[in-house]
Amino acid sequence: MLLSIKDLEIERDDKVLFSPVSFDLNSGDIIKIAGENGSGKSSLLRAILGFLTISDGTILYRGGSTNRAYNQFLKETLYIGHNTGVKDNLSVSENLYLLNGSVPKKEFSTVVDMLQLQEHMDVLCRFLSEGQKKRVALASLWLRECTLWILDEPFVSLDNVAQALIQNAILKQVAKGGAVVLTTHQPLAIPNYKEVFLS
Ligand SMILES: Nc1ncnc2c1ncn2[C@@H]1O[C@H](COP(=O)(O)OP(=O)(O)OP(=O)(O)O)[C@@H](O)[C@H]1O
Repeated sequence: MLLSIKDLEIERDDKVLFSPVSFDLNSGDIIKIAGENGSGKSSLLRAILGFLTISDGTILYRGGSTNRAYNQFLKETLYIGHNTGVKDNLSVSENLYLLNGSVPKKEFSTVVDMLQLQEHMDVLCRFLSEGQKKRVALASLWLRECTLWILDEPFVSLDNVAQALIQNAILKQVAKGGAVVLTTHQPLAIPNYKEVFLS
């Protein structure tokens, strides 16, 4: 078992966000967290990552508390949230290196070409469109090796071509034994995913 969530509750401003939620995530699994605007999907992802305190329940990673082996958990986890981490005052290439560290040049250029960022490598990210910025952040899906992907609205701002690339990347991630938890308001063109609905 990679991730096990049991009877999890979160409060914000003294308000319980959703009924207790439980799910297990194994190697090869995709879980879509669904629910209305404000139901707590992003909060749940942030709680899994340890960025938000939970009010009840347990979160186990590989059978142990994420707190106890937090560094290992973060090392094995790729999180791309609403705030993508892309720095506006750095160029596309600087952001790619900052977000992904020392990746061989050939792999970088393959991903840069695929995401059509090649013309923008020296451009400061503040001059990019939202979709182009999102592409910079999502390059990590190909450049970093992480077992667990936690993706908050990965398809927002992307055109159909980029959305298809992300769906393929998710399928490859689970085919090689990884796992994915994501939120999205749109239907997923991916077979065999499980849905957890927050209410
Ligand atoms: N930083 C914050 N401080 C206090 N409350 C917050 C904060 N961020 C979000 N909330 C509240 O927590 C609740 C859940 O928000 P969250 O962003 O987790 O929902 P969501 O399901 O991801 O929504 P959406 O579908 O609109 O992205 C909302 O009522 C929101 O007002």
